[in-house]
Amino acid sequence: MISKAKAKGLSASELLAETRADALKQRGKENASSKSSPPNDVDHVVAEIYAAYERSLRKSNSLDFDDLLLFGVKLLSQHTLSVSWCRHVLVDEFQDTNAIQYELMKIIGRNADDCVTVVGDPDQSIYGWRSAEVANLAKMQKDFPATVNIILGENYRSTAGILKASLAIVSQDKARLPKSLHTSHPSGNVPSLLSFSSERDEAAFISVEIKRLVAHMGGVLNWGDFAILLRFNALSRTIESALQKEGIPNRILGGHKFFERLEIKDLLAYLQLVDNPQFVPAFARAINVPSRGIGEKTVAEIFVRADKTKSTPLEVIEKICDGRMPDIKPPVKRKVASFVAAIRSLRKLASEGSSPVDILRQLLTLIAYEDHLKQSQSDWESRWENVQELITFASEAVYDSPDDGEPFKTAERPEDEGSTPLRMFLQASMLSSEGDQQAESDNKDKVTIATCHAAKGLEWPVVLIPSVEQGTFPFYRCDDVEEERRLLYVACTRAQALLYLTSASKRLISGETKNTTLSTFVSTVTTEDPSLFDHKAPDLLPSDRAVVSRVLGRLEPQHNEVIRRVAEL
Ligand SMILES: Nc1ncnc2c1ncn2[C@@H]1O[C@H](COP(=O)(O)OP(=O)(O)OP(=O)(O)O)[C@@H](O)[C@H]1O
Repeated sequence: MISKAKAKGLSASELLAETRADALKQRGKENASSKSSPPNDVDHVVAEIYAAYERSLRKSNSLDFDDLLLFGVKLLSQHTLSVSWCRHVLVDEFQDTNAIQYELMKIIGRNADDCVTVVGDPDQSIYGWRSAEVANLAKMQKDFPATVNIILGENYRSTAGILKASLAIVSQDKARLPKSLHTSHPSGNVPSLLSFSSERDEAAFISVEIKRLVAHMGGVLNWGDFAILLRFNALSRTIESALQKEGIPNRILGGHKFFERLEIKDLLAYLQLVDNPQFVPAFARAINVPSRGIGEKTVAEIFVRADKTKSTPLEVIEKICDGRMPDIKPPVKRKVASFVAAIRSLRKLASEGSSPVDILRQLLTLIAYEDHLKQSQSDWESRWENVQELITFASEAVYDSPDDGEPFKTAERPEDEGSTPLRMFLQASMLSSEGDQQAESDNKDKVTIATCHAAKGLEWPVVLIPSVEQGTFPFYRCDDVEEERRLLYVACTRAQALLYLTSASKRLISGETKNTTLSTFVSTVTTEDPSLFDHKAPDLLPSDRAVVSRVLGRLEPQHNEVIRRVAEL
């Protein structure tokens, strides 16, 4: 809320004045209607916290991200000479600028008012949640009366088929500014709209299809030409695992792979420690998650003692907790008590053969992990979704070995003797996360997994969008359905030659199978015009190969090369 106020350029005192005025108005209305409803205390409290937060920022001589804009505007408006050199201003992605960014543009462009150029597309406005203001497009025309409006109606990126389907989706927004696009590219393959019985079948199809396309395109397409665009991060787990199974190198654009994410590593550290009390890295990670105020010095002391007594750090703190190390100060004993209690309770569950799902759920309760995320991570909702996805993984992992698809049955696998379901789960998670340790610079020949938001402004020859379902598009916790529609439009229009929209009729969510339905963004347009999508994957006939190559400006593959690669596949 503070960030939103800053995005509008409101200082703490202005926000306070605004909320006071609102409260007065509200009270006036209440008196008039003689119905009593409490004044909006939250806004008032936020304004006060805002003021205190600002004081604390200034005290530590710091600016936050929003301040960089606010102070930028303040600085440049007071010191106009500092921008007098500027003759030309160009702003890209203008539809996603907020009020304060607009002010900044106006100030910098003061001496360049004949030469301010903005490029934007209202159909691609997807940052409402970051206080973007589509209204800036209209404001621009008012503030700069000489503005010339140039419509860029030609799309040079996508085939006509992709453009037609994408426009049909975004055009359902009746409040949208009418706009049409054309392309001189050929129609190409009609985009594919495919439905699967589960998210695993969907992910398996995506990986196998990528391999098929690479082979059938005879060297025209490489791994780096594919992007899988997700509505939210947690969807990546099943996809990553399917790609790994097929040996397809992949990368997450601007983020971590599922098993490298902080919340996943935190929880696995606890479970590893339960399974293997000697595993020091897990101990070192888990001991202060959530923060127990156990300082570095104390942790170092625990390690020294473990070394001296030839025991593990976990054994040392168990002894501290049980009062078997009398020279330890009571505060330390208090601090480690909840940790030891949690580990003991989980250990009991594991030794009784409880399912990893139950152990994980118990762990989340014992350490109040959701609260910890809320308190420590601004993007806690997305991280909490990853936690739910880990529960889903746990519900599958005991029955699946990721390497060969064979069941992990203790009796049939002598090497797994003494294995608990928890250990099987941990083994499965290790197998899912290992490998692919190449440097980031080596990203060119990898399939990209990205969120739709992160894909903005980019393009790939082939784009696959999984989970095109209600609850995903529009996202179940979104505020603005129209923005969700535009987001799907942005994702679809990243594709140059081939586009796939897939969905699953059943999806495992937090370990439970839920029925899902196709996104209404797509089902409504297909009802109106069934020719927009094909319900099968493209055949990739020689004529299809020719179109794909032409759209990408690449040479057509040699027939022999196609035959060789397909045979190899
Ligand atoms: N005049 C042109 N002739 C040929 N190709 C072009 C031309 N203009 C752009 N392209 C190509 O079209 C593709 C899209 O261009 P660009 O990324 O600049 O569009 P954009 O409007 O920024 O797209 P978006 O806003 O959807 O991300 C790129 O591959 C670019 O090389």
